[in-house]
Amino acid sequence: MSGTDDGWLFVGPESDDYEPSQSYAPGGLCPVKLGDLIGSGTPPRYRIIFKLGFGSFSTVWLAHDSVESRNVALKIVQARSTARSQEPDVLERLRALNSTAGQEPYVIQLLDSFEHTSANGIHQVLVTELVVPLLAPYSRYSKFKPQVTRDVLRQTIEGLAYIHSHGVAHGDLYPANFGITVPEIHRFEELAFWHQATYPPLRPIIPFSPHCDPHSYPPYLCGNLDLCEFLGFRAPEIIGRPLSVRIFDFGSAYVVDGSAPPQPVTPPFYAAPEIVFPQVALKKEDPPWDQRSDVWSLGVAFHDLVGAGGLFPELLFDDTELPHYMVCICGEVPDAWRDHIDSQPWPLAFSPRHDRGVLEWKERALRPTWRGGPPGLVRLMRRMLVLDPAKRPSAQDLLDDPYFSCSNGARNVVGSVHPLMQLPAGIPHGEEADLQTNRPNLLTLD
Ligand SMILES: Nc1ncnc2c1ncn2[C@@H]1O[C@H](COP(=O)(O)OP(=O)(O)OP(=O)(O)O)[C@@H](O)[C@H]1O
Repeated sequence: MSGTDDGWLFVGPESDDYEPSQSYAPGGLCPVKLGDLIGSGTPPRYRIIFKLGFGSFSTVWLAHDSVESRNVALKIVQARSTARSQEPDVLERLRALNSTAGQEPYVIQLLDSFEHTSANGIHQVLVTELVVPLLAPYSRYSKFKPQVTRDVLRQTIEGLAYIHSHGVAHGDLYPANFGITVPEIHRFEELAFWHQATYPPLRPIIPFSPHCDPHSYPPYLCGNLDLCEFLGFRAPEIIGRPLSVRIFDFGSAYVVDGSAPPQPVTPPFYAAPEIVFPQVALKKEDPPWDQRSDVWSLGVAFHDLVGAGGLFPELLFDDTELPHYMVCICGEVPDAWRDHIDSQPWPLAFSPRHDRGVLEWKERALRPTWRGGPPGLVRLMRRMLVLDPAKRPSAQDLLDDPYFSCSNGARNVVGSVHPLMQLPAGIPHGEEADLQTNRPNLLTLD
């Protein structure tokens, strides 16, 4: 199949695996070819093997480090973001060298960093450990056992406490930014990765404009390597063994030192109320946020990490309904929110006709994991999902939570209502709601 993409001709299947061609322009992404050598030394130290992914600001590559004989990830930041990126400083702060000896930080480790010049400008290059996305082995091979889930959640909180103890707020904690390390990855050579690819994932790109500098774009785009699939075939012994979590993507992180935080970029469903409410109700684009906002995001991400899917069902809500949904989860309407909440129609998904369907669906999703899981998980999430950031415990406080010290299989799911739902008094649900199907606005608290 072929098509056009904003002034570019491409040949290949439609896929989310490819960065947009128009990002290759002055100030944009670094044009990279497989086999390129970059970094210091002669010949340069890192050989590009495959693409791992891309984000809003970068492409990320699997590369071989010829000095240490290991495989690493190279995050190559687009030129216009390089000067203002705090990511190298933040990662430098979080290097395990600065932590208590022997303590695993559960945070991606920076191995090297340098600048690389291309036709598009100067690019920051961050060399880090390779990680496999945490949810990939979960969905691919088996559901985590309750004990594994508990261990994974504890590691994410320990990682967050580590980040916060170094004065950093992450700002983009959602499931895609949790990974696991797999030391076996270092034993594979370049050809092994290519033998695994089931189709040639290279897509030629051709610009229509005669003014396009041929040095500013690569001859082809490269699809993403699925490391989880690769390891499943090549190192099946890793499946089912204890996981070691890494929190990564510090592209939006900042050092909390009294200066204004960067504009929040957390996906809306994971963003804390102190971000969502000003954005949705007050149309304020850059509300302040800090470490406490990370605790909320992690609480929401737990819902995904225990295998229950998103806490906020994306198909049923748009962002403007998030404050109502947060009120449902937390069971209170803050005074500052009351005018907004009362002035908006209650989201359709929560009308008496629909709430039961949503909640029962969610309970079904939770049942396999939470019914058999250790007690206290819902209680732990409730501690994290508190509307007022001042009342939210720190990540360090959460490490003492009883959930992490109990192991029997008590039930966590109560009744037919989602265990996190605490509808404020006055909001009917279940049978009571069915009796009141004509009530226009369910959240009239009087
Ligand atoms: N260390 C790593 N090991 C393996 N894959 C990685 C690694 N770092 C990043 N990736 C892959 O590259 C993708 C993009 O990385 P990242 O999210 O850090 O980039 P970004 O430009 O900051 O994106 P975002 O838009 O999320 O801010 C990730 O989703 C992941 O699939």
